[in-house]
Amino acid sequence: MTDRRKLAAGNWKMNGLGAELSEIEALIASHGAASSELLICPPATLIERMARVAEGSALQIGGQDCHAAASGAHTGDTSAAMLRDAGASHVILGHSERRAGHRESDAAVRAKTEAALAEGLVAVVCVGETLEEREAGRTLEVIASQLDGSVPDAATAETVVIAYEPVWAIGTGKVATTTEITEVHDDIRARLVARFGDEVGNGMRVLYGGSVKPGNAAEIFAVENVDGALVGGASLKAADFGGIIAALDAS
Ligand SMILES: O=C[C@H](O)COP(=O)(O)O
Repeated sequence: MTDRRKLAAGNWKMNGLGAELSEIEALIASHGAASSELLICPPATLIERMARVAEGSALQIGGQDCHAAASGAHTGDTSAAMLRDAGASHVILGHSERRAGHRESDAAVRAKTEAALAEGLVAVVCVGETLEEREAGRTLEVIASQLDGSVPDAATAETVVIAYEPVWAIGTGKVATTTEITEVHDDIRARLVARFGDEVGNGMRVLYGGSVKPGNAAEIFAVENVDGALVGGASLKAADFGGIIAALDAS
């Protein structure tokens, strides 16, 4: 089996003011020596300050979105180069909240991912089905089409991370069962291997996201093709995210 480094990624979404930088200081102090890779994606307004706080530590900082264009007349948007310039090493792309709230298509997510890779950022590309799609028995078909449409051919094991986030499990407290997670993660792994070959397909990390908490993390991380988590609410507090990191380190 390919040795994939586990990744604990936090997505602060539209939460966080300067005062919350103390949570990052606490996280670095308590879990800076974790064996898992650590990433926090704060709102764009905090990237530069957070990157300064994290400088010299194992904690990496990422953005939550970027524009596909390098620069230009796109009011309110942020380019991959700007994220990099502010100190980000990663960017989340195609989160379901952007797919739904900003009508981002797979093609748009793919273009953004290509822009991120061109700037040397690691792209965390999100996929996931709605409750309606799951109940219609379309989960694997939806994930396959999102993967095909959103992940560029240039993806490598080092430059792209996939995050499986069932939309119905995000912020709801409803976690997918380990059987459901296993089915989707195994399918994603098989599709990555079929498309990118053994080395890249087996080397790419696949995270689970959706109501991951310290109390359910160990069970989720015991699933074979789960290489870490993309955590929303529980990443806002160092104590909670630290509990998830500890569970990932122990898995
Ligand atoms: O990006 C993170 C996910 O949307 C999960 O959010 P959550 O942990 O608050 O459910």
